[in-house]
Amino acid sequence: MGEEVPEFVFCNTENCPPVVHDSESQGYETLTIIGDKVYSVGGSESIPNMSINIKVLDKQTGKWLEPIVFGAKPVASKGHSSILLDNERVLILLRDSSTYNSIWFLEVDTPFVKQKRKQLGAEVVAWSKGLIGYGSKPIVISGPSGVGKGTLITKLMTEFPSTFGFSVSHTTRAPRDKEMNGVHYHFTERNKMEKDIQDAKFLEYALVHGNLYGTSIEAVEAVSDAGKRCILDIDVQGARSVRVSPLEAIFIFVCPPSFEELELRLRARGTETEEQIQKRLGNARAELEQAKTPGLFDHMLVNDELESCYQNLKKILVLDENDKAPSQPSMKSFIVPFSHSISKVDQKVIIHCGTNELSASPSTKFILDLSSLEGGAPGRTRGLTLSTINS
Ligand SMILES: Nc1nc2c(ncn2[C@@H]2O[C@H](COP(=O)(O)OP(=O)(O)O)[C@@H](O)[C@H]2O)c(=O)[nH]1
Ligand SMILES: Nc1ncnc2c1ncn2[C@@H]1O[C@H](COP(=O)(O)OP(=O)(O)O)[C@@H](O)[C@H]1O
Repeated sequence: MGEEVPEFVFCNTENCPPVVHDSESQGYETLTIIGDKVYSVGGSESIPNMSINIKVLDKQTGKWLEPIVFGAKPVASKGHSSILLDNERVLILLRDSSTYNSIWFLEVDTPFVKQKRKQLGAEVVAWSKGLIGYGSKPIVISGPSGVGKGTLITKLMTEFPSTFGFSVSHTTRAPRDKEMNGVHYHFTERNKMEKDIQDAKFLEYALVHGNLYGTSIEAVEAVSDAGKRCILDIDVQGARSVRVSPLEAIFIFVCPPSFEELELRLRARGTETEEQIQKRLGNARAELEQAKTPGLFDHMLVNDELESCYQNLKKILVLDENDKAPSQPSMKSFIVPFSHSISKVDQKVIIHCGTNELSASPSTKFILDLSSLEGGAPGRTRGLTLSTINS
């Protein structure tokens, strides 16, 4: 798979300040040297919706390789600039894009990348989109089948439609009457889901009641992209996986008032066969036991009388009337200027605006503070702050 060194090369290494490609050409590329490797990040405006392409030069063999790329990829825009942050990641700023889409991290040696490289025995990189601020924490709701998780979540989303969004899981189980593909679940084939698991598209997955269930990274990100707080309805195994993932969430376990009441609700719902009910009741005992694991759940909520349980849920989530108003993503509006250059001082990246911009005066500098980053691939990199200096 070796190739010639690409023709359009814009040097961007530790010793060489980043240079923004400013030609009329529709192809652009930056190079970043890290140890024995050179990472080429390139794109083209002329092909609509094309993702930015990554190649890696192994300096020892002199060969260009195409790495396996994890994470949602940025779509090529009108160019980008890049700067090496540390030996783990490169910051990529897309030109002429809004804040929400402009800040990306190319992870080349983070723990996630190392793990995948080891698993696959191949060159691996991962994309993670950068977010200003932290957003509100997602909510993981677990509990035995029939306890009322779905009922509580529906009440919450009906009362606060602009605050909450549901993470639509994938499952290999058959749809129930009235369940809609893409709304309640993404109903999928086992082979397809196993392939997607291999391709690291899932934040977590588990075998539950004999079927595969999983939360795709895309499902969670679609909710935060819509500026909403994500609700995950997942089993205890899934909650465990999310606990150790980069997604910082609030974990709530819903308990039945008694085992007998749980059985009554499950039967009254009338969606399962007798065999399935027996399996779910068996698993319920195990889940109730596992939920006691110290440090796994932040809150235990007994769903006895529905309305009072719902009020308690809202107290946990600290909701008031203001949450009923449509919420906007807490993004500062900022367009990475077409002409700019970037430099780095400690954990701060300084974006120096060019002289031909309408959006910012030539003396404007934006400071992107990366000192409190959280998360990263697989998923968003949160906790960035952005400020402006007018001199
Ligand atoms: N780990 C994991 N569990 C899930 C996911 N989606 C749903 N579940 C759990 O799978 C179990 C079965 O869900 P479902 O078939 O809808 O039945 P129900 O709980 O009886 O309504 C429940 O405990 C869900 O919380 C997922 O993406 N990951
Ligand atoms: N507090 C409650 N009291 C009585 N029935 C309830 C209560 N909460 C939920 N239910 C009913 O129990 C059944 C199971 O609830 P559901 O939300 O489907 O559970 P889960 O999503 O946890 O499997 C449904 O028929 C629902 O209407």
